[in-house]
Amino acid sequence: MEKTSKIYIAGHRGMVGSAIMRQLEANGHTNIITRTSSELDLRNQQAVQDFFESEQPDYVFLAAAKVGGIHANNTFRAEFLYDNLMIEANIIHAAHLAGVKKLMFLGSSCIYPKMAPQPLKEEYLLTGPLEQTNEPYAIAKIAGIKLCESYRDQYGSNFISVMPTNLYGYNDNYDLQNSHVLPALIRKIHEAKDNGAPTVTVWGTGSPKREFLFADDLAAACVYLMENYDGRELVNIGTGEDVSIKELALLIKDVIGYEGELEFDTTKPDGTPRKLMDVSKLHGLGFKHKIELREGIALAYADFKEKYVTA
Ligand SMILES: NC(=O)C1=CN([C@@H]2O[C@H](COP(=O)(O)OP(=O)(O)OC[C@H]3O[C@@H](n4cnc5c(N)ncnc54)[C@H](OP(=O)(O)O)[C@@H]3O)[C@@H](O)[C@H]2O)C=CC1
Ligand SMILES: C[C@H]1O[C@H](OP(=O)(O)OP(=O)(O)OC[C@H]2O[C@@H](n3cnc4c(=O)[nH]c(N)nc43)[C@H](O)[C@@H]2O)C(O)[C@@H](O)C1=O
Repeated sequence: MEKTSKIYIAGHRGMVGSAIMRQLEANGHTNIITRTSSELDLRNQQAVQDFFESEQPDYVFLAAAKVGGIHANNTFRAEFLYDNLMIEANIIHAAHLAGVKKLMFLGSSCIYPKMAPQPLKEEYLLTGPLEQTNEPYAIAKIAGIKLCESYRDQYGSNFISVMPTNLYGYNDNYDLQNSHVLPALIRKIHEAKDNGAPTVTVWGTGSPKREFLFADDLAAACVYLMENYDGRELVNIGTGEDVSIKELALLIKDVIGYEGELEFDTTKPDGTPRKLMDVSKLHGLGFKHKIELREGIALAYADFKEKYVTA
């Protein structure tokens, strides 16, 4: 990418899109274009085609999606499938029509089979049944990957797909029902400390394991791969290390300084037992994350306090 290349970030106000924007700006890119969802509803095919035809971006980061944690995925099953299929089909097809030089599609570690061997290698895709709570979202993401592969196979389009692990960071969603576990526990534990509550409720058994990557590390990886990777195969993006949900809750308790107890609500689903990424391909390509979990939680907590508690 040249510093003056026209780069469209779809989803620039989200946690990932905003981190990609910071990374590109830090690298000196000066021609970044964006639209909010109210300016351009990416589910609208004609609007997306008109936008690509008039703007003619050189590069596209596809970080717009309907996103949420285990409860949101399981509850809004229709929107997680429909919105995500429409957004990615519209953007990828319009990028093809407009002759975009390169596009990056963001998948997710939840697209791998629920009981796949660990760590998850890229080639395990489509080798077994999916986790039930996020099957619609995973099916949509798999369709996005297949769109990128198919436009590459048929038209030679340089469309690449990356698979981020569970993410957290600045501009995360702290909704108690619809967020992911890490921001949800930051908020719950912060509020319990503030209110002097003796316990905090953690969903599920606490035994599932998850890998967490700070969104700015993901953004750095995305920009790095946009500049250095042109392959057809997926690339996992993660840290290669995971913790149980109980260990995560204890770590967040420690960072926040809360001394109450954890209670586990086993009426809530655990989801996939484990989804640890094999990141050997990413490391082989020359990229490694920088921010470790405790440091990242402290950064996210400071952001939470500034934006949500103060507001
Ligand atoms: N968060 C995570 O743990 C993980 C995320 N990912 C992937 O990373 C990407 C970004 O996720 P994240 O940043 O967390 O999500 P966010 O919810 O923070 O941001 C999503 C963005 O998508 C935009 N968007 C959603 N629907 C539409 C629409 N109909 N039209 C236009 N824009 C729309 C929103 O725009 P606006 O703000 O303008 O409304 C928003 O900025 C997604 O592809 C997601 O699947 C992958 C693995 C894990
Ligand atoms: C990124 C990824 O995110 C989703 O998958 P997930 O990893 O299962 O998501 P999660 O972060 O919401 O939960 C992780 C674990 O944590 C437990 N848990 C405890 N207490 C809370 C809690 O308070 N909130 C939430 N949300 N979970 C909690 C929860 O029960 C589960 O065992 C996707 O749907 C999927 O589509 C996707 O891409």
